[in-house]
Amino acid sequence: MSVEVYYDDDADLGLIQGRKVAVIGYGSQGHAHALSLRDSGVDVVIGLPEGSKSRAKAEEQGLRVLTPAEAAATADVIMILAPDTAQRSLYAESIAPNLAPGKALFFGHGFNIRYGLIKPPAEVDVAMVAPKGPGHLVRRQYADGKGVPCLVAVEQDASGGALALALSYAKGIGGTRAGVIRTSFKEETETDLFGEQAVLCGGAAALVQSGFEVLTEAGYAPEVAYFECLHELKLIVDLMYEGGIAKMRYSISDTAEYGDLSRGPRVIDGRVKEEMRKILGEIQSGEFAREWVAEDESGRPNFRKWQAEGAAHPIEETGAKLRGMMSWVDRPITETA
Ligand SMILES: NC(=O)C1=CN([C@@H]2O[C@H](COP(=O)(O)OP(=O)(O)OC[C@H]3O[C@@H](n4cnc5c(N)ncnc54)[C@H](OP(=O)(O)O)[C@@H]3O)[C@@H](O)[C@H]2O)C=CC1
Ligand SMILES: CC[C@](O)(C(C)=O)C(=O)O
Ligand SMILES: [Mg+2]
Ligand SMILES: [Mg+2]
Repeated sequence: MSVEVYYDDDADLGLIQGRKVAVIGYGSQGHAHALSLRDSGVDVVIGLPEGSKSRAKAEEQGLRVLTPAEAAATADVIMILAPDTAQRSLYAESIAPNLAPGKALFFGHGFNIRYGLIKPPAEVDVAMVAPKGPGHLVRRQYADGKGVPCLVAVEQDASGGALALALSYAKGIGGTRAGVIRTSFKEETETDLFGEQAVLCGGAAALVQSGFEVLTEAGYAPEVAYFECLHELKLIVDLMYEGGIAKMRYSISDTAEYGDLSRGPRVIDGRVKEEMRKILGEIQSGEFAREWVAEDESGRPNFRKWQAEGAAHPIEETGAKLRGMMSWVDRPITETA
């Protein structure tokens, strides 16, 4: 292995149990971190603005909720799990005034540090614990006695104990059960953005929609196209997840495997790979970050338009009808406790 990987035996849960942790934000990641830390015996408080719709949920789940400034003032480890675009002003208004030597500032993603939107003072530890999976899965895995692998990184080690504290936090959310890989804020941010844009979310969604469109425009039934282009994707990805692309190819028919080997590279060809390199360049140069921050500051006009177009795509209506017939799709991943 070219990377350092840490497991349960490499982390001392007592370190985080001895601190007061403020989790700022109670969305996908925030609820998973807060509930799992609490269940690991950590003193947790939630920081949310007065009008936040997440307040009631956190309180219902037995957590103490303060404003972000109050939570940051009372805690010695502050984990920022608000949306990336909200973090810069949240930090300036509520967190920076409440930092003091000996405190630690934690992140679940490196965006604001990597692009210089947040510049913490030198006297505090700055570290990252970034689960490599959606927050609802982080919580479900923890509750099932398992964990989602995490990345850990240290940007500033004022105390000399930042890595040990970050590993302790990762243990508190189940990460060291699965394995925690050491990285940097730069590497985590750039690879995370690339993965979600080019492959996991952007690439996969566009591939599925295009395949569905080609079949339905050619006159095939939308229901059949949905099964072929979306539904079965999970079954294929599950095989890749268990044993790599090799296991998927072992399990499918020879006919499918020949089609995969001979046609796949025609779909994802040199032009697509060149576009992927361009996307990576925009991430590395900061162009994507500047564009996204400007889009957010101007009220997200493109984001909202593209969201609406995606929601109106015919594949969604077909999928909603078909999933109603699938009794086995009965435990949505967003349902956690
Ligand atoms: N989603 C995921 O699975 C992953 C996310 N991450 C990272 O985790 C961080 C959080 O993302 P995610 O969990 O998706 O966020 P969500 O959008 O799911 O939740 C954000 C939470 O922050 C609250 N919030 C909004 N504005 C503020 C503010 N100004 N001050 C305090 N709280 C605020 C929201 O409250 P309200 O309900 O009122 O809007 C909500 O509770 C990001 O850095 C992201 O990149 C990393 C790995 C995976
Ligand atoms: C893949 C999307 C992600 O990077 C994640 C769940 O890890 C995110 O930012 O939500
Ligand atoms: Mg990610
Ligand atoms: Mg991400």
